[in-house]
Amino acid sequence: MAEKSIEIIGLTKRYGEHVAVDNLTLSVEKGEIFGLLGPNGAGKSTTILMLLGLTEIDSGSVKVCGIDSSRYPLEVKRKVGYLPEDVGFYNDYTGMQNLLYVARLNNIPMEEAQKTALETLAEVGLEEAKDKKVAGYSRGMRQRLGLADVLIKKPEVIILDEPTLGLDPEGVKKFLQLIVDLSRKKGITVLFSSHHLHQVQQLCDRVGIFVKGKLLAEGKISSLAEQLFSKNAHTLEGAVAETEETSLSLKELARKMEQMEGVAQVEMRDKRFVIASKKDMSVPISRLVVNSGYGLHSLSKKEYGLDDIYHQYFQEEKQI
Ligand SMILES: Nc1ncnc2c1ncn2[C@@H]1O[C@H](COP(=O)(O)OP(=O)(O)OP(=O)(O)O)[C@@H](O)[C@H]1O
Repeated sequence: MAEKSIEIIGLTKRYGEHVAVDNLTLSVEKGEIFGLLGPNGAGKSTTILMLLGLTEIDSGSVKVCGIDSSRYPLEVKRKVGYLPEDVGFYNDYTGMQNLLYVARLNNIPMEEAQKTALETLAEVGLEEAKDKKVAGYSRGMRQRLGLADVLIKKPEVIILDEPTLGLDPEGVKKFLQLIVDLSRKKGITVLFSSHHLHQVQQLCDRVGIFVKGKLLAEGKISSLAEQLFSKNAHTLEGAVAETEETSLSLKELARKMEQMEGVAQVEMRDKRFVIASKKDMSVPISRLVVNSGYGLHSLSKKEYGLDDIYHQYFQEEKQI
């Protein structure tokens, strides 16, 4: 069995009456890039705090690299690099000086720190800007310096919480590519928390859809729509026209459609219908329409995809 870098079992966190994380079970394999995808307030940051051992858990267990985060937070901190939305730097220091400061905090010997800082700055594309004061860095450069900050500790796991906030589309693309490259090159496990479906789609091997503290679906992006809309995964839209042979009223036709096995819901408005069903009903529905003496003006099948997930759960943020 593949080695697990993150293992969460039945994790629950309450703030008073409010359940912020509700019985979450999730695991991420070593070297995998996992997307924790959910709208604002879903409980992503709370989950991350528990992973880092920075907030108490109410029940369940959480392990990072096999270490219990709630009991041994300092040991976990040594293995994990955490990049929050906005990293605080000393603006009057250069990129290099900021990194050396972090190295010192992490007890990395000075000589090694110099060497590693230079290597890390090159890895994140800040080699040329290393002696520039951070005050003059763009938002994208600050985020890359944040990544360098995380990498200098040589972590086994990186946790990124909405790291692309405020970056322009090109900056986002470059930043995400950098994460993929680093993860693949160094075998680092990545947990990427975001409410941007399209970013997660670009970056992650596997994704968990997290809404109101609960994991609704988990797997490869391609299988998520199927899991989320599995009850009524098929929608048929069509229009009928009365002919001389019409034997049923529209209301009766709609009732007959509803009675067909597999059909969950029928909406008939004027001569247009929308049918939600568990399986593809296009053939039996068209047969019923024709046998009832109606003409079938149009019939189209709709399959749920990523855009539907986006509209159902994340539409409040229209950023791509
Ligand atoms: N310290 C706290 N005290 C009380 N409630 C909190 C606290 N922290 C978070 N919450 C609540 O818990 C829920 C989950 O919040 P959390 O910040 O984990 O969500 P999120 O998915 O990270 O969203 P966002 O991206 O907006 O930060 C929210 O309803 C939030 O209001």
